Amino acid sequence: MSLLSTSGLTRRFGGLVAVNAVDFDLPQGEVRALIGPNGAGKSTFVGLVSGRVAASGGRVRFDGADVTHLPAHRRIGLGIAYTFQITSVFARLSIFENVALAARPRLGRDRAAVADAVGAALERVGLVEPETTPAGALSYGHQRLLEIAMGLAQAPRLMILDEPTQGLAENEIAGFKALIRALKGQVTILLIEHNMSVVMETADRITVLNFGAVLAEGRPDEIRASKAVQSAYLGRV
Ligand SMILES: Nc1ncnc2c1ncn2[C@@H]1O[C@H](COP(=O)(O)OP(=O)(O)OP(=O)(O)O)[C@@H](O)[C@H]1O
Repeated sequence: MSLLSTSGLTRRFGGLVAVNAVDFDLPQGEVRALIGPNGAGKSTFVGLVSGRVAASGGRVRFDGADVTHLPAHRRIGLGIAYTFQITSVFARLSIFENVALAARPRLGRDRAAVADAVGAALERVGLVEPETTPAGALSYGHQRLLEIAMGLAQAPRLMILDEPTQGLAENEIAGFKALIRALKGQVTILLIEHNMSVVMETADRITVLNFGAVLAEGRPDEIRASKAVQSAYLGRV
């Protein structure tokens, strides 16, 4: 069964249809990349899924329940985690406190459980700095890893990653690919990504948006071979 599905999902901004009647299905455990040219509607689509953007029409279903009109915090409670395109860590708080903030809504005041969850999330992303280090002292790449650790600490069922490799160095991108492979099957992932090597090497399937609509969907090899995708991307795939 699909963990996430949308039907006829639409968002208008004035006269512009940013997301146009999108039918989308994401089975549990899949890593799905969402790609498309700038302005195709990718961020708006994941905003509609996470509840940060209100739908103009259509439906969003998560684990069988209609969540179309649920506020974002209620969707987080159901297991939808969203990590931002712009780095969202609290610079003055320690690494530990940042991840603990993400874990506490689920684990409450159980300090030992929170500490365990923080340690496990940091270990999974491979962040080895002392937990007392202020987040603002980390390199940009490590702050992005911290964000992913914050997402994992929520024990999400669906993790939405919005351009997670933007601004990362080559070796950090290699680390990110390995992380996604390690998470495969454990958490369902929806990944907005412009870096085609990340998309092709990590995604089970790819959905291509263009002008707010689904242009193509398939396995990486199918998308690479698609003439429609090649022309929308001017041969970048
Ligand atoms: N709050 C808003 N108000 C008005 N127009 C918006 C708003 N948010 C997005 N848009 C428009 O909706 C369209 C889709 O934007 P969106 O950011 O979803 O695309 P995207 O595929 O994520 O692009 P990028 O790859 O550049 O991040 C664009 O034309 C954008 O200008």
